[in-house]
Amino acid sequence: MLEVKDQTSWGTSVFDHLSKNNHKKLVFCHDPELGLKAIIAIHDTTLGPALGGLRMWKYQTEQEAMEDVLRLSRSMTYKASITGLNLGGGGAVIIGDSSKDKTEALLRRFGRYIDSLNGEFIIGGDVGTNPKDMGFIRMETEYVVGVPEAVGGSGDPTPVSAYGVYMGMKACAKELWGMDSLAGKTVAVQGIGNVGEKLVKLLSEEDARIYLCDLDEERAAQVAAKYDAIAVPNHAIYDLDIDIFAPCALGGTINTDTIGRLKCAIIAGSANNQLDDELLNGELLMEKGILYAPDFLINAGGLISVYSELVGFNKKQAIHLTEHIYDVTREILRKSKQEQLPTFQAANMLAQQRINDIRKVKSNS
Ligand SMILES: NC(=O)c1ccc[n+]([C@@H]2O[C@H](COP(=O)([O-])OP(=O)(O)OC[C@H]3O[C@@H](n4cnc5c(N)ncnc54)[C@H](O)[C@@H]3O)[C@@H](O)[C@H]2O)c1
Repeated sequence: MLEVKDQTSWGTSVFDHLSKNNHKKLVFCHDPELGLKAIIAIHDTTLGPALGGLRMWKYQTEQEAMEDVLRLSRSMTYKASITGLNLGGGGAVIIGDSSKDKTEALLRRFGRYIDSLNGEFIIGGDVGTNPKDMGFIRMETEYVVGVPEAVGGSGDPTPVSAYGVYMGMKACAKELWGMDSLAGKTVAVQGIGNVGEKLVKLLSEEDARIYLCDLDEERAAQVAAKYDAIAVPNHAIYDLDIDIFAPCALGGTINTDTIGRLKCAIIAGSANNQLDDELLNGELLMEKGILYAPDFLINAGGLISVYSELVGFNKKQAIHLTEHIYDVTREILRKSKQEQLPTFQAANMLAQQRINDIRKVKSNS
C-alpha cells in the first residue's frame, strides 16, 4: 500500500487523534480574508445531533487548538448522555483573541460553516463567546442555541451552569460531611468569568468563606469586594488550606503538580476537562482522598439551558432538570465507592452505558 506522509508537524497523524477516542469528524474552517481559523469536532451522534460550545482563545499552536476541541467534544457526548438528553457531542474553537479579533463578519462566516453541516452539529457559547455572538451566527444558520431571549432564545446559560455546579458541590458535601450545607466551608474559585462569578454569588448567599483568583486581577479584586471574598494571586490558589477547590477557568489545571499542592477535601467546578490526564490524575486524587466531582456531570446546567431551546422547555423546567445533578452526583459517588473506581471513571461508564443501550435501540429499528 502507498505510504502516505500524513504526519503533522507534532508527529502524530490527525487520524490517530481521531481514532484515540473514536471521534467521528473534524472540520477545518479557513477564511484568510476575515482571519478565520476554526476547527469543529464531532465526537458522537448516537443520541442525537452533536451540540457543543464555541470557544475563542489565543491558542499558541494549532495542535493545542485541535487537542482542546477534541477533548471538549468528547466531554459533550458524555455530558449529554449522563444528563439524559437526546444529543451527541461536539465542539468548536476559533483561534484568536476574543477581546480583539471577534467581529460580526468572522462569526457570520463561521456560522456558514455550521450551516454546511446541515444540522449534524449545533453550536452554543463557551469561553470567549456570548449570547450576542450566537445572535450573529443565527443570521447565517438555524443550528445555533444560546441566542438572546429577545430573539427567541434561552439567553445566557451561565447562571444555570453555576447552579448545576453548586448542586454537584452540595452532593459532595453530603457524601463527605453528612450535610449538604456549605455554610462556613472554605471554597477557592479559580476563574471569575461568567460561571465563576455566579458560583461565587451562590456560595456567598450561603455564607461560605470564599477565596478567588483570575488572570484579570482587577476583575478578581472587584468581584472579591462585591461578595466579601478574598482575592489571591493565581499561582497561590493551589496552596490554600480549604475545603473545596472549584476550577472555573480553562481545563487541565488538575495535574500531578497541582494535586501535590492541593489541600482540599473536594474538587467541584465548572471548567471542562479539569483533569490534565484523566486516568493518572483521577487515580491520584482517589489515592489522596480528594473527592472529585466529574466536570462534565456537574457543569451540565448550561447544556440543559440551551437544550430547552430545542425542545421547548421553559426556564423552570431547565432549573428542575439541573437540580437533578445533585442526585446523579450522589449516584456516581456511591458507584465509585462501591466499585473502588475513580469518580470520573464511574461517570464515564454510566454515560457510555446509555450510549451503548440507545445504539442497540436504533440499530434494531
Ligand atoms: N459558559 C457555560 O455555561 C459553561 C458551561 C459548562 C462549562 N463551562 C466551562 O466553565 C469554564 C468557565 O466558563 P465561562 O463561561 O465562565 O468562561 P469565561 O471566559 O467567562 O471565564 C473564564 C475566566 O477564567 C479566567 N482564567 C483563564 N485561565 C485562568 C487561570 N489559569 N487562572 C485564573 N483564571 C483564569 C479568565 O480570565 C476568565 O475570567 C470553562 O472551562 C467552560 O468551558 C462553561
